[in-house]
Amino acid sequence: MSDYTGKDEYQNSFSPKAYLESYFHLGAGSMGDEYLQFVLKGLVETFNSGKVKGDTLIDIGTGPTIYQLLSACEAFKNIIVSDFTDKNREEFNVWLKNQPGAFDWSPVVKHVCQLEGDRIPWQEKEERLRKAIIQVLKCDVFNTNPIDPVTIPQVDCLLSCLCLEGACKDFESYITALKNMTTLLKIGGYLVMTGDLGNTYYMVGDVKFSGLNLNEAFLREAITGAGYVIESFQQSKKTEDSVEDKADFTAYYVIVARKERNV
Ligand SMILES: C[S@@+](CC[C@H](N)C(=O)[O-])C[C@H]1O[C@@H](n2cnc3c(N)ncnc32)[C@H](O)[C@@H]1O
Repeated sequence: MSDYTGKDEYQNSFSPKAYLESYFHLGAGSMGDEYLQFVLKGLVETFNSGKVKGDTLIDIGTGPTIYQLLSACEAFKNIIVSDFTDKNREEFNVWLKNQPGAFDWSPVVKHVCQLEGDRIPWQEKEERLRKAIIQVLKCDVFNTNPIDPVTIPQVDCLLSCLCLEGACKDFESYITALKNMTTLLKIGGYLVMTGDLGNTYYMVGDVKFSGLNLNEAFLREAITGAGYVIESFQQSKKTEDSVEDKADFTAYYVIVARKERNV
């Protein structure tokens, strides 16, 4: 793909604030509503199932977002987040340190609390997540050890949302990046991935980022080939067109897979 946006474009042109403003206002009738509602439900089910749990979870390509971690912190004591760009890690740290100017996640946090049966007040949920986060690391999925120069014991869960379809140029590099990430996970541990299908671009403010056009058959083959057994593959077709000009995805997915072997 000639208009592939690689690492330099992410580092120089990906605005965390524009990304958050465009996609994460739950209730604004945008992608936020469709993608978020579907994915949050899938993550609540996954992390409250009692099966996907343990000591440590790492999120790969966290960006400036926390939605993907809100249920994970119920199932994992320690959470490591990671992203390629300095600005995304800075924006994440603004939320983590509860500094002025942090994005207002309260509609999303309240929604997750509701889905979880209102067991705790939403303010407590955000604090619980903050306490669980033990590291914010630089990460590059194209390195054999994506968090190089840091090394950690293999973790119990690998989470990644909307990352590889943005980061990878083609199917070959997707497979390589997935295998690189997978070295961080224990055998028997879980991969939880969410993202979109059929997407070729997405807008962050005025800047166009390329998307790798994924389909179910490819994802199943790539994940199985990286040493996993797929336990569930949920998808939902896009139903509204309010973000037609911001991205061209056709469906969303939530995948849960167990690492069975080293590849
Ligand atoms: C569409 S955003 C997704 C952010 C967040 N996970 C979410 O669900 O909204 C894609 C993320 O992938 C990150 N990324 C791009 N290239 C990467 C690479 N080579 N290694 C790790 N992350 C990368 C970007 O910095 C960005 O945060």
